[in-house]
Amino acid sequence: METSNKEYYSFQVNLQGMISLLSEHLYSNPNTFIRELLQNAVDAIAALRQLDEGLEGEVRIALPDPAEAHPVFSFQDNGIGLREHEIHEFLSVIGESSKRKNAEDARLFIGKFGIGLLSCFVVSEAITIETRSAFDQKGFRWSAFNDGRYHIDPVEALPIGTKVYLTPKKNYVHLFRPENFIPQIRFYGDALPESITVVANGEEKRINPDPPVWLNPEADRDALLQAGRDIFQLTFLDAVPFQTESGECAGVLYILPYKTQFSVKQHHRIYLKRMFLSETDNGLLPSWAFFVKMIVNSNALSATASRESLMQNDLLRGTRKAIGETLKSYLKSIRDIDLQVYLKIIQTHFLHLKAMAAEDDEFLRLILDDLPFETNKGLRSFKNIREQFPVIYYCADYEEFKQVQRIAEFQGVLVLNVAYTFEEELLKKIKGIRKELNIQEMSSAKLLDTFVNISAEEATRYRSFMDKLAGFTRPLHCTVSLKYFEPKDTPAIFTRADEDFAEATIKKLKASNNPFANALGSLQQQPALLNQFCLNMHNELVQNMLTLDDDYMLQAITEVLYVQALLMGKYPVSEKQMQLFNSALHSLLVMGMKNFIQI
Ligand SMILES: Nc1ncnc2c1ncn2[C@@H]1O[C@H](COP(=O)(O)OP(=O)(O)OP(=O)(O)O)[C@@H](O)[C@H]1O
Repeated sequence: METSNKEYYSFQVNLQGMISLLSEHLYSNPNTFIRELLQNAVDAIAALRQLDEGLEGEVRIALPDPAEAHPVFSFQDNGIGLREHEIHEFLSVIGESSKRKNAEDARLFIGKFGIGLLSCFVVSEAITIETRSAFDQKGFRWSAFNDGRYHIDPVEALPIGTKVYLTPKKNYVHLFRPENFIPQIRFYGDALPESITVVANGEEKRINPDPPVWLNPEADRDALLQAGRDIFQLTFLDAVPFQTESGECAGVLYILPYKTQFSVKQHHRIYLKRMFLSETDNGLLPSWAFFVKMIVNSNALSATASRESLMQNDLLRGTRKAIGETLKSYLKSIRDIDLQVYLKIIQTHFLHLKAMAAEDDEFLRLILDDLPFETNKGLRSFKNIREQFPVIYYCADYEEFKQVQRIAEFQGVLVLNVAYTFEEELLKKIKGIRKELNIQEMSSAKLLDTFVNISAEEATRYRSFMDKLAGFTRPLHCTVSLKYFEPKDTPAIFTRADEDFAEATIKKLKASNNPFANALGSLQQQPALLNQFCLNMHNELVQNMLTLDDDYMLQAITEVLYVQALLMGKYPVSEKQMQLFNSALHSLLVMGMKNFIQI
């Protein structure tokens, strides 16, 4: 490609366009300048501390006096400062930063993108910076305007460090009032080791007088719980201090005192190099840890340009794994350390713990007996279930559970409702690790197997009755049977055959060399034919039906019982079935009335 005699131009950046872009998208909150100034001050102090280990970092902020004609805000640090060429190179070039020379810089500094200072233009038309480098005797004043112009003047007798001056725009004056500014700076800087002092209305206030309790390795459980109460306004079940090598994290995991939904995101406090970053967990917690609130500082993870979240990289994934391990080993040990706390955790968070146990056999073995399960006989611990019931049935589908629970209850059968996918997984796991237990899936179709069959003699006696009923129910696509079951006041139940059940029936028939097996096999495409309508021999109405010789009435009663069984089983009832019910009922009423009408 021929390029030599072409003329090249440079891109231009429209600073005002850039500022409005950043303020609308990257700096969603106009208070962002507070965080950016604080972070630059902290980075500058960290840079100087490289040369002077004993340096006591100091940040001093003076809020504007609204009584003055031109109120000015200032933000001062005793960090490394800037030389003249650095002012041109870093302060004056958007996207240029002095903090990404090497890997060590990433470890040391929070900033790296070279855009943070621009956030000051959101609240001020101009930025003035007075700075003196630790490597220079001379100081400079940099005056920059939001149209992109700047100039530099020498200034005599400046201390080492940097002082930023802003003149608040009229619509942002409120951001600089103590009642807004002090909570904001405390929000971002409460864990910083540098002293931060705010001067307002002639008064000085240090906003971070004490090192945070949650970072103190000596703090005991009570002190950590008290810190949790102060920070999150909650009395937690427990506080779990932790440290991870990956991501160089330290902090506390607080166990929530109330049940939480799987989808609800918790608010946390995430700090980067002890400066507040975000309230969302940023992927630091494993997906099952919905029951904790976390306060954590990382010295090694990186923030995104918006400075509101963490970069999703291998380091973050490693840190998440380490935090997950910490939480698991805490849960594994708390039973022996404090049984009361352990039981409270189980009671409150058993769903999340089940999700966890489904992924971890060792943990499952440890807590299995204490885990509660919802059953047709109320909430019961697994220990109680396995000790009292020789067969543990479960329904993996809530609709199915609703259908079987009443009848199962009367059969003395215990059925677990394991509607969450992980609960079914968990039961499969339990089957694997506790082979001696008889755990079986239950469906309304299988429930029929638990009913008592009529005797051979009864079968012969009621053959013609059953043939008639089969004729009535054939158009309804279901087979009919007669059995003894509880409760006695239930005349009939309907069960829909699931495909597994259909297959099992065919297998059974094949095993017994039954000639119907092949015919049934071809019906498998229409499993509806295997739906069952089962009449209860214990029921008085059914007993009366057996002696009825009016076929017209028998059909009407059968149809009413059929739709009633659908309704009782909470199966959907179609319009056609409702019509059938109405006309059968109508026939019965007419037949009933005839008995009283004088002809
Ligand atoms: N208080 C300060 N002391 C010394 N140098 C500073 C100070 N504030 C800003 N600078 C210099 O100006 C540069 C640009 O600052 P800016 O806040 O825009 O970006 P950054 O901090 O490098 O990165 P980021 O956009 O990720 O915050 C910095 O890299 C640093 O060299």
